[in-house]
Order: sequence, then C-alpha cells, then structure tokens
Amino acid sequence: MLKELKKAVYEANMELPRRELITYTWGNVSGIDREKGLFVIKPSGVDYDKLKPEDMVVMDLQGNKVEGELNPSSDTATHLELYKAFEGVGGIVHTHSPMATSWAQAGRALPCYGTTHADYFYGEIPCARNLTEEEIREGYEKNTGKVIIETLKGRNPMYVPAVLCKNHGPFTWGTDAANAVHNAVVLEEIAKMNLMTEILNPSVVPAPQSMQDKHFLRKHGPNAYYGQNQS
Ligand SMILES: O=C(CO)[C@@H](O)[C@H](O)COP(=O)(O)O
Repeated sequence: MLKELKKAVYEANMELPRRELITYTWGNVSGIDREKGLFVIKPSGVDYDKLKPEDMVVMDLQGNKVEGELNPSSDTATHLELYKAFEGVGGIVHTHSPMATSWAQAGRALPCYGTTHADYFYGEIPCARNLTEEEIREGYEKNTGKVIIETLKGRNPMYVPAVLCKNHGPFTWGTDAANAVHNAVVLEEIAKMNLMTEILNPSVVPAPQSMQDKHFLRKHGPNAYYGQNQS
C-alpha cells in the first residue's frame, strides 16, 4: 500500500541527517495521500542509518495504524492535527535543528530581517505558547498541533509554513514531504542568520514590507512569476 509515498517519505526523512538538521532520532517527516485519506510517517525511535522505505508506517485520519510493523513517530498526533486543519499541506517535518530549537527554547519568534526569509515565509515565523498542564495531561502531541493551529489563526499556513514550539522545536510543512524538508532547511538557515544579524546590530528592524511583499509574492503569490515561469 502507498509504495511510492513510502519511498518519498523515506527519502525526505533521510534528507534530515544529510542536511544536519537532526542528531540521532530527533525528528520525523510524514506525507499524505488525501485522496486515500491516509498518511505515511517515520517509525518512532529508529536510527536513520537503519531506516528502510518499508519501515514507514501508514496511518488513517482517525489516528489508526493501517499498515506497518513498527510504532509510528511519537509526534504522529501532531502531524494528524495539522493535516486535518491545513488543507493545502502535503508533508510535515519536525526536527530539533539546533538554531531553530534555540529560538524556540528562548520563546522568540523569527522576524523577517531579509529577502532570504521573505522568499519562503510571509512575515515573522511565530513561536507558539507552552501547553497548559491540563493540555499536557490530556494529550501532549495532539495539543501541540492545536497550539500550532491557534498560533497561525488568521494567517495562511501555506504562506507561513513553519511554527516554533516553545521549549520544544520547529514544525514545518509544505506541498509534499520533500518541500516540507526544504522549508525546514531554510528555517534553520534563517535562524542562524537572524542570530548573527542581532549580534551585529542589536537595533535591527524587520525588512521593509514592500520588500517582503515583492520577494514572497513573486514566488508564492496568486500571480507568481519567479524563475522560469515568467510570461
Ligand atoms: O520531539 C521529540 C522529542 O522531544 C521527538 O521528535 C523525537 O525526538 C523523535 O521522536 P520519534 O519520531 O522517533 O518518535
């Protein structure tokens, strides 16, 4: 079942150590087939150098495992909440990438200081609040998803395909698993650049809105024209 999607999700997971976004098993990638109402996610706690495409776990949108020998990622319920809330999302990534996780631990949102950010994320990348004790007891991973959704209320999640979870780490998403990993790589680079920017200039302010609009909308807006798709 879903052999192609399992291969794509496996490849996306293997990109995390290749891009040095994870250490040991600190992360996970999933991808969804919305026509079948199923998604594929990395198994929990399996070393990446032992991972195989056939190890990927198939889940339904009620959170039931429908195929796979191994237990799904411990963050599966977070991925599921995001798939249910964000219709355009085809793939989701969670990592503990050092720089983005440092901003998350500091409880800081990532302001848009330049065009690198604006090419991928429209406006600041927010930091979600901590879960309450009750939310943790009720279901940590499910409510992590709900807090991410709450944090982006009123914003287009495909325009801001990332949220930092306070004291935890980043979640990113995209049109498919590979695109979600691409956004995770860019997020880590932005986190690095933002830290150095603030060290070089503690009074730095976000890039002008007109610059942010141009850079984001030329690639992702309704009349995108970037690259080779210029009329
Ligand atoms: O956020 C966490 C732990 O804090 C998880 O992302 C783990 O680091 C990866 O868990 P599995 O996907 O292997 O269950």
